[in-house]
Order: sequence, then C-alpha cells, then structure tokens
Amino acid sequence: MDAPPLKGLWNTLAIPERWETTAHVASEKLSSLLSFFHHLTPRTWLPWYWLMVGPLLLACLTYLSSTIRFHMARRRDNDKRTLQTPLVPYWVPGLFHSVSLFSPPVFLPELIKRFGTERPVEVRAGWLRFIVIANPELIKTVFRKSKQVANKSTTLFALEHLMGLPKDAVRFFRADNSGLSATPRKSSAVPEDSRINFLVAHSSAKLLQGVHLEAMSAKYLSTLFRTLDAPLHKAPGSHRVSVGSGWTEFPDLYTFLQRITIGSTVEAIAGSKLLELYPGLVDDLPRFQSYVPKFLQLLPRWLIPEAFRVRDRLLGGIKAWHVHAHQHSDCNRLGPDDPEWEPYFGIKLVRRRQQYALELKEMTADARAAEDLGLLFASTANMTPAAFWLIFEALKDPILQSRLKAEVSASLRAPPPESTNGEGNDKSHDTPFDIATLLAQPLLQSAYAESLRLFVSVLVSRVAEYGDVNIAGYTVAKDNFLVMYSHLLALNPGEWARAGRTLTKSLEEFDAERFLVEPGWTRPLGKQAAAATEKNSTDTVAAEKKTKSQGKSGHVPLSYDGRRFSMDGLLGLWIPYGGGDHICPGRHLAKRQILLTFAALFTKFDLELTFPSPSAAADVKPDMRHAGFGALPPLGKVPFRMRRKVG
Ligand code: HEM
Repeated sequence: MDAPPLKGLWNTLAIPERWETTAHVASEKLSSLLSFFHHLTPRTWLPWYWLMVGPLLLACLTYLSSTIRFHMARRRDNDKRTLQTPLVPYWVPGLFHSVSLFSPPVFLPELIKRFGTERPVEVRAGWLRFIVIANPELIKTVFRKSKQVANKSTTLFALEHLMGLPKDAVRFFRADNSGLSATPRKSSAVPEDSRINFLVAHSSAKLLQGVHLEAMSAKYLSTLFRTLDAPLHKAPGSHRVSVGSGWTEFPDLYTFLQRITIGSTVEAIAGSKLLELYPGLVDDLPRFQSYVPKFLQLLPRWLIPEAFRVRDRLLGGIKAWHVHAHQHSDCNRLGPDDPEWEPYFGIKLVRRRQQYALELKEMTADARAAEDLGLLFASTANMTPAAFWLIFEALKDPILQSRLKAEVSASLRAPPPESTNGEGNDKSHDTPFDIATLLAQPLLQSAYAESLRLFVSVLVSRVAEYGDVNIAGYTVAKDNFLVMYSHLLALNPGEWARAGRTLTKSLEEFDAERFLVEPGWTRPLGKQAAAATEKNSTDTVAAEKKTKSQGKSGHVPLSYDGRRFSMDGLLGLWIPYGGGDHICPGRHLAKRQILLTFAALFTKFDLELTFPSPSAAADVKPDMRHAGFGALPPLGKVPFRMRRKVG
C-alpha cells in the first residue's frame, strides 16, 4: 500500500487552513506507518499485518472524518443558518473522548486552546454527551435557564458515590421529577411531601441566610475564639500545646487550619453534642476529604479500603448522633421563638432536614446520615483550602498582611463577653468584630475573591433534565450535560479584559487587589466591551512585561485607598460557587467563615512561615489531583510558628 491514494483524497477535499495541519499530519503519519509495516512484514504475515494496521487505519479515518464533520458544523455555524455544537474530533468510534475525560482539568484547557471559547463544543464518553461551555455570555444564559437545566444528576452522583447514599434513597431522589420551584412541574405526579429535591434545596437556601446566617456566623466565631484560646494540637494525633507569648512551631499550616475550622464549623452547624460523642470527627472529615478524587473516580472498596473505612466511621458517628439528638431534643422546634442554635441538633437547617426526612420511608437512618455527611462536607471541604490560601498569601507578603490586618482592626469593637447565653443564641453584637464592617472591607473582600478565583477549580455541570433546551440558539438535547469549568474562565485574560478589568498581574498569579476598581469605574456594556477588550489586552501585555522586568523581588506597593471592591461584569466569569438557581446556598456562610478565620487568627496571634529557605514558600503549589472537585489544597507541608499577642 502506498501513500498517494490518501494524499489524493486529501487534495480533493477543500480543507480550510486552520485544521489542515491536524488532518494533514494525521494522513502523513498514517501513510508512513503503512509503508513502514508494508516494507517490514513478509507476505506470510499478511493476516497479522492487517490485524495490526486495520485498527490504526480505522482510527485515522475516524479522526479524519470527524475532523471534517467538526469543521463543516462550525462553518454552517458561521453562516448563521443554524447553530450546532460540533463534536470534537476523535480517534476511536464508540469510545469517543472517554480516555481524555478521565482528566477533565487537563483535557478541557486543551480543547479551549484548540477551538477557542466563543462557541460550545461537544465531547462524548460512550452514550454520554457533554457540551463544554467556556464563554461567560453563554454561561449566564445557562444560569438563567435554571428551571430547564438542573444539577440534580450531579448532586445525586456525589451523594451516591461520595457520601454513600443507599440505593433506595438514590432511586427516590431520581424519581422526583417535580423540579426545584415552589410550584411542582405540571407533568409531575410526585406528592407534595415527597418532593425531596425541592425540600433539600429550599430548606438550605432559606435557612442559610438572613437571621439564621447571622446567628451561624456569630456561633462560628465564638467557637473559633474558644478553640484558639485553648491549648492547640500541633498535628493530628499529637498532644495539645499552649501557645503563649513565645514562638511555638507548627509543622503544617493547612492541617492546623483544617482542625480549627472543621471543629468550629461542625459545632456551629450541628451543635456541640456531635463532637462530644465523636471527637475523632475532626480528624476523619479531612481524611475523608483527601479521598474525594478516588471516590469520584469510582474506585471500588477493595482498592481503597481505608477510604471506605473512614467513610463508614463518619456515617456511623453521624447516625449515632442523630439517635442521641432525637432522644434529648425535638427537631420540630423551628418557630421564630425557638433557638437558632441548640447543642443537640445545632442550627434550624439540621432540624428541618430531620423533620421532613422522618416523614419519608425512603429516608432511612442511613440515608439521613449520608445527607448530613454531605452537609458537613460541603460546609468545610472548600472553605478551609480557600482560607488557607488567603492566610498563606498574607504570610508571604508582609505589606499585604499589614494592610489586611489594618482592615481587620478597623472592624474590631469592644472585647467579647466571657460567655454566651444558655442555648447559644449568639447575637452578632456578642462578637469582637462588627461582622458587617469586616465583610465590607475592600481589600479583604478582594483578596478573598482572588483566593477563590485562583484556588477553586470546580466543574459546574447541568443536565437538560426535562427535554431539549435552547441555549442562545444552540440546541441541547434531553439528558445531555453542560459543563462549565471555573478555571477556564478564571484564567482567560481576553474575557477579563472584555469585562473591563485591567490586569496589573497575570491571571496565573495571586493579586489581592484584582477586584478593586477606580472611583467612577463602570463595567463596559455592548460595543464598549469589544473596545475594552482591545485596550485591556494591550494593558495586560504591558503589565505582564512590567512584572517580568521587575523580577520576583520587585514589589509593587499596594494602594487601595479610594478604590472600591466590585464584582460588576464578572457574572459567568467568576464562578467558584456555580450560578443561577442552583448556586451554592452556603456561599454567604463561606465568605464569613473565611474572613472571620483570617480576622480571628491575626487578631490573636503573630504568625510567620518557617521554611528552611526563603524561596521555598514560592514553591508551594495547589494539589491539582483535586482539580475539578472544588477548592484545591496545597501540595506539601507549610511549616509556621505563632505566638499569642499580649495586651
Ligand atoms: C469556599 C467555599 C465553597 C465553595 C467554593 C462552594 C462551591 C459550591 C459549588 C460550585 C456548588 C454547586 C453549585 C452549582 O451547581 O451551581 C455548591 C453547592 C452546594 N454547596 Fe457550596 N461551596 C462552598 C461552601 C459551602 C458552605 C459553607 C456550605 C454550607 C452549608 C455549602 C453548601 C452547599 C450545598 C448544600 C450545595 C448543594 C446545592 C444544590 O445542589 O442545590 N457550600 N457549592
């Protein structure tokens, strides 16, 4: 066999230049491989020859034809006659992109590099179809269509494979097709009290805001203060040490933060009895979180026995706590005069979840334990790494640290009283900070938003659950997935420029001031946005050149006076919490937890990194094995020391 016939076929096709290279290289490679085998193999090996060459030939032809179809679909798209989501070229029929999809955080940026972000593209794993969207305008449209494209399937996947929700309960959740609105979908026959997806979503949205949120934040802060005033663990399993006015060394900032934030969050949400009954939870929960990638790769129990043992312990502990709480308290205490927090069930959200679940036979004790493991996981798994990066960046940069501390000090008020009232119905005025003032500080907010931009890597997904959906002219067929990867947006300089943001530091770097804008700044609208794209791209290049020429040591002095914090124009671009109706209901709590942790630590202690060499801090990188699943923990240990402030 010779190359010319293929080349002839190639030449007869009028192939546009952008994809000429790929397909041309494929045909060249195929030709040389074929001649290589042809010359090497004696005639007697002919069947073997075809056995080896046949699949290769099929793969190359598949790639060639799928490339042609991809670009023809795009060309039709250009003609504006019809909008299609073209299927990305693939090599193996039936398998499509399954292998690449094992690692979306690697595959998706490659796709965007090849095909751009302007239009969505489709990838497949067997019969599953995913439409990848990396354009903020389209993402906004998806979020606006929350009634038609929901996240039920993804939530259920996590509940089943991560939290261990029993199969019967999974079927029960799946069978509920009544939607998430207060009014059930017309075609649904699910009884009102069995609308499990609505009950879960509605109760968390309602009971994680307003007065409930205020009480929860205050409880979190008072518990954190109490924890920090007591002797502290240096590492899991170690003895507690009292941190006094002399320096105390700690081996790792991240594990230290996990312990104090998880303990305080669990107590603020689930009450104090859970930790009294199961003190090991503060170690088991972070252990469980470290196994997330393995659980979600669906590895079986025999391959990751320790991961399953930890989960079994957690589920057992939560189940025992539920029994104990029902013996001593009443989950129906949900009236306006009932306490926001009580020691057995914690906050009203936890009581409400028990209340409706007890009425549903499918929500067995095991199912309720899995659901609450989900809640405790959601409330700690992302906020701790996010708080870590904020604190770590401040420790690396003394000027940033002092400016952030100045904002914390400006939010302080009279010292906290010695104790809280009976059932812990903390009021915000019982806290040492004016929380509202703290949350409104511009640099703190900007640094918080920046930690989430850079260190939350989440695949936000939606499914066209009830029928075909039109997204800005593109048809998404029923049961197809829409995938929006936060990092593709977070790191796209063109889109940030289009949003009117001048990048003084590359998007790959941490810039605490990124979300501060000059007085009078407004986000560009319509045509203005296109002009801004050009202008700001030039600004970005200039800024990047400046940063490079200054080298690593060149510190640009921070100046935020007069500038304000703004998220204007970043809808669809900054999506660490997802968006639309299904946006994370815990986002307000998370912001409070992160900023209060920062404020509490730096108010009570002096902290310093203690790496053996000064450059080691710059080498601390996020652990990309967690990419796609949420906030990224750091790779490796971050040693530090702290001493209690006196006076
Ligand atoms: C930095 C911290 C956090 C991050 C980055 C984060 C991120 C997310 C994301 C991306 C989603 C999916 C949203 C979507 O599909 O559009 C989500 C859902 C959720 N989050 Fe958070 N979250 C954080 C903190 C919290 C906290 C503190 C809670 C408190 C209870 C919480 C509770 C939930 C719940 C219950 C859901 C499921 C909502 C649903 O399926 O309808 N999260 N979160």
